[in-house]
Amino acid sequence: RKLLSPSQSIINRCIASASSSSIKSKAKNVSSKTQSIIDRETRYGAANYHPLPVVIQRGSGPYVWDIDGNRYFDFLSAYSAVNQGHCHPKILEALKKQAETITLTSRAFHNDILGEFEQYACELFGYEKLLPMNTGVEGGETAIKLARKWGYNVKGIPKNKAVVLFAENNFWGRTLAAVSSSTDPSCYEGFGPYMPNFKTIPYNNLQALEEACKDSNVCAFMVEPIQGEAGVFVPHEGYLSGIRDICTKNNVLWIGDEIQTGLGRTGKLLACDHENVRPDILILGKALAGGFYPVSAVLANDKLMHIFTPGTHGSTFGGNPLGARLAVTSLKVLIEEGMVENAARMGELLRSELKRLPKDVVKLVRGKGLLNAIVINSDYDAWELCLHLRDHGLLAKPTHGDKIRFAPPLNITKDEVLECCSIISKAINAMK
Ligand SMILES: Cc1ncc(COP(=O)(O)O)c(CNc2cccc(C(=O)O)c2)c1O
Repeated sequence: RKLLSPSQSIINRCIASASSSSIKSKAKNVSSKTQSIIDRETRYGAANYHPLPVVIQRGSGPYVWDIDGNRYFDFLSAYSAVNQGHCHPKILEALKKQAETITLTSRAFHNDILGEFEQYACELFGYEKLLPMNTGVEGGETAIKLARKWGYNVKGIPKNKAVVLFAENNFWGRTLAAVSSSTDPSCYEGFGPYMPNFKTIPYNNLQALEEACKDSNVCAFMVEPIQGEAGVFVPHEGYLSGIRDICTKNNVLWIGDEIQTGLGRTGKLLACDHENVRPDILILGKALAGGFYPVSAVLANDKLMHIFTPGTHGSTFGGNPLGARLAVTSLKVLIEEGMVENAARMGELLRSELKRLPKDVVKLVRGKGLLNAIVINSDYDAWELCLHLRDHGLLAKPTHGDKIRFAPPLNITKDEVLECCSIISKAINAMK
């Protein structure tokens, strides 16, 4: 490398700092403390997110506090990864105890909690086997590997010909396989070449599924019971049972991605419970460890899960004692504290209140349980409304432009829901 003269390197540093300051986002209405933290992230952090200008420092239950001590209702719940509320005391206690005992053994050896997690989850969700992973997208990758291998070994699909179906507007993560199934250019553009034999069909369209399943090389259909990232699209009543029937009839595996809709979020333990059906392969993640630790899981019955033999799949942290302990505790807290039933009741209340908001601003309200979204009239800007919500004490973020998701922790109370609806109303008036 050519050594730069001292003056040239100083000039380069000035240019570099000037350019980074030129991209400093001078947010409105933020303290100097907040701005300096945002500026440091802008200077040193990859710009793969565009966060709302607020710096959170503490959380408890449905609340978070920023670095200036302002309190907010968290209406995003970390994209449904904090269903049990922030820093739930029972899960925190389990974390402390396990963390000072042992955290990671690898799967080269057994540990004393994984089996308890597997049994508790299998019995709770009604499956015979569980494969533990870490992130949601790893759960999706695991499910697709399982389905493809089943396609070859059991359905008799010719080698490397297996087709996996996905719904348009799906979102199941950021790996190359996940973006290969995406219909959103911001997810896949520039990351090719893509995974072969991934095919998308319209969401909430049983005829399209029936038609696509006529291809004998189709091994699976992976779909969210409610499309979260797409903007909380709730399919028509009968869609889930229709998927079940069509997949069974065509010997196609149904992979149910309940990473965002599962664990009580929609007012039932699983969103599939609204139609009393079960996918062949169930994927869980996000709130599975209460927002304390990444734990995901793939559940299926023996005849399917036996396809994974030693050495055919795994992960360094998958099934570690800390994650397993947190997952068992988080599931028990969810059930024992009645959070699923509360999500159903509070979701009804929230939507009834949201439907009373000014129709010239909120043109649509949709959701199930505590997975909801409002669609903003194009005369107004969803981002600006989220800034006003922030200034009035509630944090939410737009998804795909004009939709704002409202997904608080599942243990939110009636009074807190009503307080939040009052905040939303005031923020809309402030925006107008
Ligand atoms: C339905 C669904 N399936 C899979 C994933 C992937 O989970 P992991 O992120 O743990 O790999 C999701 C993720 N959901 C989600 C929602 C919003 C933002 C982001 C983000 O990547 O910033 C992710 C999801 O919503």
